[in-house]
Amino acid sequence: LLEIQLCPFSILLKGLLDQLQTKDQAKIFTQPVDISQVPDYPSHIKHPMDFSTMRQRIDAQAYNNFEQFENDFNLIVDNCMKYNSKDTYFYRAAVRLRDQGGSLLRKARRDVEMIG
Ligand SMILES: CCOC(=O)c1ccc2c(c1)NC(=O)[C@@H](C)N2
Repeated sequence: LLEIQLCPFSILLKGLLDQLQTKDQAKIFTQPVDISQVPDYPSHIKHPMDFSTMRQRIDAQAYNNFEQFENDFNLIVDNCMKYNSKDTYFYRAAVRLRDQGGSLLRKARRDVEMIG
């Protein structure tokens, strides 16, 4: 437990983010959706989120608890499943990210609870 106490919360979140990004092989969640490529995106999605923004938030110590980190991850998935129709590659990639990411998040939540 000593190494967990020495290992700040943000280092734990960075490790988790790295693991979650391995589930985005196509790198469609790595950066904000490019408005020049997808001009109508902002009219549909009011709270865009992506992994690079989450990384910035970790560095800014903007996550005060695990819940806030998990909420941003869920935003990535939910935005994608709202904007893209069910028969698209994007939609299916979001479902896979949700499912594969879910087990990583559950394990990380237990580790965070261990910190106390
Ligand atoms: C080269 C064109 O790029 C896109 O159209 C595009 C690129 C990335 C995207 C996306 C669209 N839509 C999305 O919902 C999120 C998941 N990512």
